[in-house]
Amino acid sequence: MEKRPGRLLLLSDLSVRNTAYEVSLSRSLLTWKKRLPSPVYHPFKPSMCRSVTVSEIICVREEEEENSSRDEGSWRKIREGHGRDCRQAFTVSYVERGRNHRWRCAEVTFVCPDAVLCQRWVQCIREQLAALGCRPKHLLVYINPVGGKKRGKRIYEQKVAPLFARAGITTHVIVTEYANHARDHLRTDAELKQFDGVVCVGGDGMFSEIIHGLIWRTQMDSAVNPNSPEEALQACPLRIGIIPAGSTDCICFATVGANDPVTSALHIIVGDSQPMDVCSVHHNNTLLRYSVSLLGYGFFGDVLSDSERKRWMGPARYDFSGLKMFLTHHYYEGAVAYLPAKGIMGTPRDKTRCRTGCVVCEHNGKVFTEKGEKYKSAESFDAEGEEEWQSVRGKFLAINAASMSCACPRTPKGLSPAAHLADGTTDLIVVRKCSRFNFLRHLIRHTSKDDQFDLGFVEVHRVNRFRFLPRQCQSDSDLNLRDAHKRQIFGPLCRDHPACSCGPHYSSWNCDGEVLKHAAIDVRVHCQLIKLFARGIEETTVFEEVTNPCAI
Ligand SMILES: CCCCCCCCCCCCC/C=C/[C@@H](O)[C@H](COP(=O)(O)O)NC(=O)CCCCC
Ligand SMILES: Nc1ncnc2c1ncn2[C@@H]1O[C@H](COP(=O)(O)OP(=O)(O)O)[C@@H](O)[C@H]1O
Ligand SMILES: [Ca+2]
Repeated sequence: MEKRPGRLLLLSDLSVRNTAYEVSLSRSLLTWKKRLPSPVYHPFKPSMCRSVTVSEIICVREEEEENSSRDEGSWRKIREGHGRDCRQAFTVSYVERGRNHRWRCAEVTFVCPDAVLCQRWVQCIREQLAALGCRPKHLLVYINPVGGKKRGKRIYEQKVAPLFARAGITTHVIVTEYANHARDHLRTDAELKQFDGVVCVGGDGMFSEIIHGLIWRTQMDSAVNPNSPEEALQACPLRIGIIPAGSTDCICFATVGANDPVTSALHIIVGDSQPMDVCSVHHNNTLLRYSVSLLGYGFFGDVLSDSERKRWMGPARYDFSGLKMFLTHHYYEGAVAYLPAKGIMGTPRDKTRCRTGCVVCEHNGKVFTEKGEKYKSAESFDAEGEEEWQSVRGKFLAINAASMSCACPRTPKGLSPAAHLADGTTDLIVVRKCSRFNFLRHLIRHTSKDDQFDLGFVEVHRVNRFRFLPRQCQSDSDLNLRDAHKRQIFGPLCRDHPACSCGPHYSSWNCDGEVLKHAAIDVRVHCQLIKLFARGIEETTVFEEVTNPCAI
């Protein structure tokens, strides 16, 4: 019998797999509790009661006669046995959490005593889903068919498209035909107003294409000059979903906690939203690129350049080139100037991690977006704040900037484990020249619990902005720096090295997996410039509570 008490929208006795359940729906929760013969407390029977938050219901559908056998013979028997209307069962598809942050689409079929009640349930659940407001209805999908193991198209067709269809999401799918196809389409051709989001099927390089297209388009639409490093960029309105189908898939891993296409598709369907910082990389007032994960000069730059020539090896190219570059053991000379982030919560040596609903991101995001940017711009530095800039100079094996943890299967805790997705800062990691043995110790610590920064030759700073200048000949255009303060920091170092042919080694930057040929760069963090269909990595304890609160 149906009841409508207090906060509940519906409360009915329905059956699941031929067993009687008390099923209730509130604005936030769908719960089904097994009816016990006597009200005995069963502390060790959590399966007696299941709940799913309405925000994690994927869809609800009335069972058709021909579909019903797929679920349980029980409801067919009930129908046949009692001669009832065939439309008296409905199926709810919902998110179920598995191990290692993976999500699955689970289903439960409820059999109602009559068709009217069945329709009322279906309608009521649909109304609750429609009221959520954050779910995408129409998506623009770009598939890189050659990324990773070249499985992008198949992954999308087999694992993602059926889920989107089930959730009632319509799509416009473009399989890219050449590098930068997606970027250029987004820049000029795509009718973005039609869509509620963009989906990227590929790796970090493909994601990079998408953000370059979207950020550029947003700046053009808002008359912002992307070539000026001093301009405050306009945040992109469309959310981006990542279906991992690349080689490293670091951005997906660090924002979801797993590289799993189904999990990512479900985060898109439920309409998650995760803001993310973006670094702009400039050289002589020209925009070179944007970066959201790793900007690495030296070791990671060299690994990338070397691996690009070995794309035929697939993802294994990084292991091969990584070993080669470790053995090569090149060091580089230069200077890094940086603006330490001020007035923020958190440091790169924190033990706490950026997780779903991160308070550090919320606090620092407010500092940088609502109250205006707290750090000094290059102009104000000249006039008043010389001491704000710090510098490090000498010989380095690697200079890395991690705007997020850069967690990925190679290093599940990440390049900078305490970095934040949306706090308006990047962690600048400087690895000074050291022995091979010591560098190996540093690298190995990325894969263990030991602190990779707790070594004499490694320093890490949380910054809003930094510049790098390699040691090289003055005639090089990289040294054609106009600002006086830059000459102060870098001048003596460059003068040390006369124009000659015996220069030191030069590396290139690894910018989210794309090679940047310019060594001298000016990097600025733009707080929460883009949004993903993600929610950050969930704390493991949240899983049990949300999935099954009745079990406690
Ligand atoms: C002896 C044990 C050594 C362990 C070293 C662990 C350190 C690995 C850090 C990896 C950081 C990865 C940051 C992400 C970079 C990606 O954007 C980039 C491109 O990805 P994709 O487009 O999907 O191919 N990947 C890389 O640059 C690979 C770096 C691998 C270095 C070994
Ligand atoms: N159709 C295509 N043909 C060739 N290259 C492409 C195509 N579509 C995208 N790309 C490029 O492929 C590169 C690698 O893509 P990505 O999806 O990141 O795979 P991986 O992780 O294996 O590097 C990116 O630089 C992207 O610009
Ligand atoms: Ca950050």
